[in-house]
Amino acid sequence: MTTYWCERAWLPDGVADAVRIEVADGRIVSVAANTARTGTVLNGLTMPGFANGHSHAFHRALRGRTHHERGTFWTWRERMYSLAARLDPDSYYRLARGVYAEMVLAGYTSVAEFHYLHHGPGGTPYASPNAMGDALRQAARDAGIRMTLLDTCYLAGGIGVPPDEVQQRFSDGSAENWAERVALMKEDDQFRVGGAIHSVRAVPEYELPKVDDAVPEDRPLHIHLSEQRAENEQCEAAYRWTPTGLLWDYGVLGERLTAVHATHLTEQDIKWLGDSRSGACFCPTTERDLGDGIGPARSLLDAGVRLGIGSDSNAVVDAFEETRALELDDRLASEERGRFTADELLAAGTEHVSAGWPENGTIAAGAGADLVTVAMDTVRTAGIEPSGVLFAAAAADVRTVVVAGREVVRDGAHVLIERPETLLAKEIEALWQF
Ligand SMILES: N=CN[C@@H](CCC(=O)O)C(=O)O
Repeated sequence: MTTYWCERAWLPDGVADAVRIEVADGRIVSVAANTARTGTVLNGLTMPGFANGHSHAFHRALRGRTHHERGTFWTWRERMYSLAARLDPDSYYRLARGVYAEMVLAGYTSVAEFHYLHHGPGGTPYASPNAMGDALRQAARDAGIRMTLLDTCYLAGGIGVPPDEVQQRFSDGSAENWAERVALMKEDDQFRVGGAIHSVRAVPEYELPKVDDAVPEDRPLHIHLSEQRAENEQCEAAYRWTPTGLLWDYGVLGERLTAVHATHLTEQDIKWLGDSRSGACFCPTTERDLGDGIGPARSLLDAGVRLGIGSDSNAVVDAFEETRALELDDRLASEERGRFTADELLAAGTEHVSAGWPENGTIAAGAGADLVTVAMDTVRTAGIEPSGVLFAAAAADVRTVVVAGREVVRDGAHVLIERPETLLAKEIEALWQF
């Protein structure tokens, strides 16, 4: 049994003082407030670990390298493809280890990795068919973050368009082949396997239910949905449905489905997503970076949708920035303040259901022991009310991170990986060298 004593902790009923948290076998056993100091002391404010509901680890190598030409989402995608073409299982492992270390340092304790770079050049399978997924699993394990690998079905370059040269690396040829390969992956205590449909552009309509059926009921299924208006236009031209409508028509919406981005939605789309109790994962820092637009976060929550956040392209890895952007972007769109309560924002930042760890996301007996302690005496946090932390703190204010009862970040430094920044610099420079 390990005992943590928190100067302050954000519990389900609000922020409490002098909180003792007892942990055994990676889970929280008991929580009590107003206790005497004992065990490992966590000064500052302790919160549940953040859930990163959407990541493409390799995009991290694009950070700070896409600003020379103005371009569009689609020209950015060309550069992203040129990066994808350079990776192999060894280089992907090394890069991803640094990326996941950055995530843990920022307070994320689980990541849902939306993984579609499956095969070698020209689409040739690796001798071990899940070599790329295994590289990600190992990188997450070595960085100490929980992972749900959302193995992604990607079969087409657009509606009715065959995959191009790079996209062949993403494609298994059919949903059946995709499902056979995914079934070979084995889970462990920190690693789960879910599924994803890349988008209604990349999976033909008749394959949608096959992907849905192949993913076990208790594992998440994600899809990129209506991030760009062009997707809606192409979908409506081909199928006479919005992307959300197409999913509704094929029975793919539901509690285990998470719509990533969900930016350009109709009132009816919002109703379908809400009525089906689907999730929506907003990735505001990437959506800004790519010029996607501002999705209807408040309306989705009001309709009954589970709201979460993701770092997506990892142009920014900062759970505080991602979470407060739900409110701040909604203020810009609505011209109103106070769109979300602090508790609603915390719930979105720690939404582990979509990330594949539904037992986590709260500091309460029975939950996984994922804790993040934020310093309240930095230049950013000094003088704030504890419940205002999501509006004031940054990733740099994270001092301690505990994942499944194990300390992975101590005094703001990663315990398992020395200087992840050196690792990232070396790998990213090597990738862009040829
Ligand atoms: N944020 C967007 N990510 C997408 C972009 C490509 C696409 O939608 O076709 C991705 O990585 O797959």
